[in-house]
Amino acid sequence: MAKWPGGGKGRIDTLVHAIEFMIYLASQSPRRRQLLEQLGIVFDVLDVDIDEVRAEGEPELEYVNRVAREKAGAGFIQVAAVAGALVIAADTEVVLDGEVFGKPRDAADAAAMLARLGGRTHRVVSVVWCVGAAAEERAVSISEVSFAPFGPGQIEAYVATGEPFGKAGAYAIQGRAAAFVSHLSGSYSGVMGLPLHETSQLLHRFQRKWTSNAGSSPP
Ligand SMILES: Cc1cn([C@H]2C[C@H](O)[C@@H](COP(=O)(O)OP(=O)(O)OP(=O)(O)O)O2)c(=O)[nH]c1=O
Repeated sequence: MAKWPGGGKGRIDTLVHAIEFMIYLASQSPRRRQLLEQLGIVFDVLDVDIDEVRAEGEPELEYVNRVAREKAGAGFIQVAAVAGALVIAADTEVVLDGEVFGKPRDAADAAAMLARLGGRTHRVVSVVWCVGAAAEERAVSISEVSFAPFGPGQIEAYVATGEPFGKAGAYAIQGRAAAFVSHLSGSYSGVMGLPLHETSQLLHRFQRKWTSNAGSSPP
């Protein structure tokens, strides 16, 4: 197998046999790191910081897609000189009644989001982008999550744990909020921030596209 500069880092040879890519995850999310590791992928992490502001009238899915693409693009700029560089980035948002719930600003905002989610079904949209010099591909995961109604004091107690902060929709399905979820249809890992089945399929599609665009060697 060919070696590329910085070789040893970021190989996905368990998934992609013909080409050795340098894999980077453009994310500050510890959940995304943990999930990508679960696929057995070796990667380096890039720090990217994108403004997550939905334009007026911007459809929910287009917004999530745009932000994920901007994160991947910002990551790729950092490693564009690396042969075979492949940058993965994602965005996850909670959607209810046409509103996009990002991360809560403070405790009051977290409590307000949770109050809206209680006793109802919302969607969690995750979009993943894979960007390289010779190809780019994306995957979309949309899950439906139903919350049981909250009992008295339950929201305040949950917010006081600190778990809602830094999480879209002010909850973590992988944490104590698991107790609120009465039904999930879709991708558990997608709700957590990186849909693993879709990401694995995405890497295969990316490899095929790269091969048809650039041949079997990274440029
Ligand atoms: C709904 C939900 C979200 N989340 C997290 C995943 C994401 O980290 C976060 C959504 O915010 P994002 O903007 O998608 O990601 P991020 O800012 O945390 O990280 P990045 O650097 O990759 O942009 O919410 C959970 O951990 N569990 C959940 O159940």
